[in-house]
Amino acid sequence: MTQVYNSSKTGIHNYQPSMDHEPPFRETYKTLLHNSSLGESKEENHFMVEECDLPLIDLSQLNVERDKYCIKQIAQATREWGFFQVVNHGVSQEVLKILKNEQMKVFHLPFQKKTEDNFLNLSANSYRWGNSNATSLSQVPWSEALHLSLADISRMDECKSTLRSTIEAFVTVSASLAQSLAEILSQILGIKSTYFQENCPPNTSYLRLNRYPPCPFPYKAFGLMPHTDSSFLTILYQDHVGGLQLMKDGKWFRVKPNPQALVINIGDLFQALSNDVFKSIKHRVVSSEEVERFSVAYFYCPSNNAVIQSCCSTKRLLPAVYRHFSFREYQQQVRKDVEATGDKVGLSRFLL
Ligand SMILES: O=C(O)CCC(=O)C(=O)O
Ligand SMILES: [Fe+2]
Repeated sequence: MTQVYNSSKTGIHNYQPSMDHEPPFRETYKTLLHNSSLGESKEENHFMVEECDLPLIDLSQLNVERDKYCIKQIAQATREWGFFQVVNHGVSQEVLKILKNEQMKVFHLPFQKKTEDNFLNLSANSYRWGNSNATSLSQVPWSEALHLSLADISRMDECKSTLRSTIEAFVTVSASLAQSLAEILSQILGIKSTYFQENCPPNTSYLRLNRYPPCPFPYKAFGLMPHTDSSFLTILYQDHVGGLQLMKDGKWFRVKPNPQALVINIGDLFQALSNDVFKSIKHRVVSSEEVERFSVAYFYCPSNNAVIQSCCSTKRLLPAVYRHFSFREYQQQVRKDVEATGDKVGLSRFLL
C-alpha cells in the first residue's frame, strides 16, 4: 500500500516522500484480516467516543519558583485522571515543528532501508512495526516506531544531524520536566526527594517516535492497542490529527489534540511505587482512514537494577499491593507475556 501526501495535509511543502515507505501491513496480516469479520455492526465503534476535557496546566510559574497553585493542580489531575496536559513546558514550538518534520522524513524513507541492520547507526530492533506475535487483528498496531534508548541518540547517524539535535533538544527539556513532576508527586507520597535522582540517572529513559499510517480498517485495527506504559511517567507530543483515547471510570474518551501542549500520563512504575494511589491509565490510538499521524513519547524510566517497592508498605501504613521487583524483571515479564500471548499483562503479574 502506498500513499502520497499532499502539502495541505502535512503542512510541508516541496517534500516528496518515497512511494515505498509503508510497512507491508496488508500482505503480512492477510490471514488475520481475512479471519476478522469486517464491518460487523456489533463491534464497539472507536470513533463514537466522547471528547474529554483533560486538565490543562500552565507550568510557567513552576520553573521560576515552586508555585503552590501549580503543584496543587498537578496533584489533583494525577489523582483524578492520571493524565493531563501542560503548556509553557519549555519545548519551543519551533523545536516541535522541526521534530515532526524530521520524523516525517525518516519514516518516509523506503521500508527496506528502515529495516536494514544498522539503520541510522541505531541498536538492532530500534525500528518496529506491527506485532509478529499477534494472533488476531486486534493485537496488530497499525503503526511504525523508532524506539530509542537515550544512549542510542548520541550514536545516531551524523547525516541525520538535524533529527538528532532536535531530538536532543526535546529530550533535554523532557528529562528535567519528568524529574520535576516525579519529585512533586513523590512529595505527596512521602517518598524522599532524592529517590528519582538516585534511581533514574541520565540515559535510562526511552524515546519513541511513532507514525500511524492511514489505516484502511480503523474499526478493526488500532493505531496502538489499549495499553499502559511501563514507565514512571510519560511525556507525549502529538500532532494536530488526533486519535489518542484514554479510559476513565470504565469509559473511553478522546483527547482533543493541542499541539501547543505536552500530554503527561502516569505509568505502571508510579502505580506500583505509590501502592495504587496513582493509577497507570489505559490508553490507545485510533487511526484515521485518510491521514497519517505522528507522536513522540518520552518514557521516564529507572536503571534496570532499580528496585520498585511500594512507598506505603515501607512506611507500614497499608499492606503492599505488589511485591518488590526490579525494572529489568518487569521488562522481561512484559516481553515474555507479549511473546506468549500477543498482549502485555503488566502490573497484575506482581500482585501479592
Ligand atoms: O501516539 C500517541 O498518542 C500515544 C503513544 C503511546 O501511547 C505510546 O507510545 O506508548
Ligand atoms: Fe502509551
